[in-house]
Amino acid sequence: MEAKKTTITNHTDGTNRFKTPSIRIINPLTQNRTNGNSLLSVKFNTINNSTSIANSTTPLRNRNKVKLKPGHSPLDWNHIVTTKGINGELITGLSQLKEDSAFLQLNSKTSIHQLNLSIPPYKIKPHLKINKEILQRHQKWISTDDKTSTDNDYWCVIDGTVYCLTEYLDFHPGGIDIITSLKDKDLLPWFNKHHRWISYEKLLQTCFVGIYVEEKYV
Ligand code: HEM
Repeated sequence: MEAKKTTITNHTDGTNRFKTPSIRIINPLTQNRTNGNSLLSVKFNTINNSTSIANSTTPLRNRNKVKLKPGHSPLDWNHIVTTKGINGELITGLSQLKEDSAFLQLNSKTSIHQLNLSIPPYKIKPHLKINKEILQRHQKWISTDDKTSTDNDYWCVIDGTVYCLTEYLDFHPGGIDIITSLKDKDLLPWFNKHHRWISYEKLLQTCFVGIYVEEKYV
C-alpha cells in the first residue's frame, strides 16, 4: 500500500533536479518496516483509537534519537530553509572556495562567475564540481555548544552529491557524531540503513554545494 504523504510547499526555482523543500509525514502503519519507528514521533493509541504527537518527554522505545536543542525541530528547519536557505545562506566556506586554486581549475568560468555573483550553489548551472582535495578543506567540525566558535564548515557526500551540513547537523535527530564520524565516506549506505524512506534531497535542497568528482573523472 502506498505511504500517506502530507507536503507543505514553499517555493520552486524551476529546475528539474531540485524540487520544493517540504516536510513529509509518513504514516508508519503503512510502511514496510521492521522496527516500528515513524518519520515523526506519531503515536497511535490503540485503546481509544486516537492519534497523538508524542511530546519530548515521551520515552521512545527502540529509538536512537538524540534530544535536539530548543528551536531545532523539523518545522524550525523548514523555516530556516525558506528564509536563509533559498538565499544560499546555509552554505559555509564559500569565500574560501572562491580563492581555492584546485576549485578554480576544476570548474568552468560560467559556474565560477555565478558563484561570484552570489547565486546560491543549488541554482548554479553547470553544477559546481568538488573533488576530494577540496572537500577535505571543508570538513571542520568543532561544536556549536561553543558560541564563540565560527570555524565550523562541514560538507559531506551523499550519493555523489556534495552537501553542506554545517547548519543541519544540530537538527539531525540521530545526532552529530554519527555523521561526522563518516566524513571520508559517501553517506548513502548509512543513510539508507537508518532511514531510507526520508528524502534527503528535499531536506537538504538548499544545502546543495555541487557534484563530487573523483580525481580520475576530471
Ligand atoms: C546527511 C543526511 C541525513 C539526513 C538529512 C538525516 C535525517 C534524519 C531524520 C529526518 C531523522 C528522523 C527520522 C525519524 O524520525 O524517523 C533521522 C534520524 C536518524 N538518523 Fe539521520 N539523516 C542523515 C544522515 C544520517 C546518517 C549518515 C546516519 C548514520 C550514520 C544517520 C543516522 C540516524 C539515526 C540513528 C537516526 C535515529 C533513528 C531512530 O532511531 O529513529 N543519519 N535522520
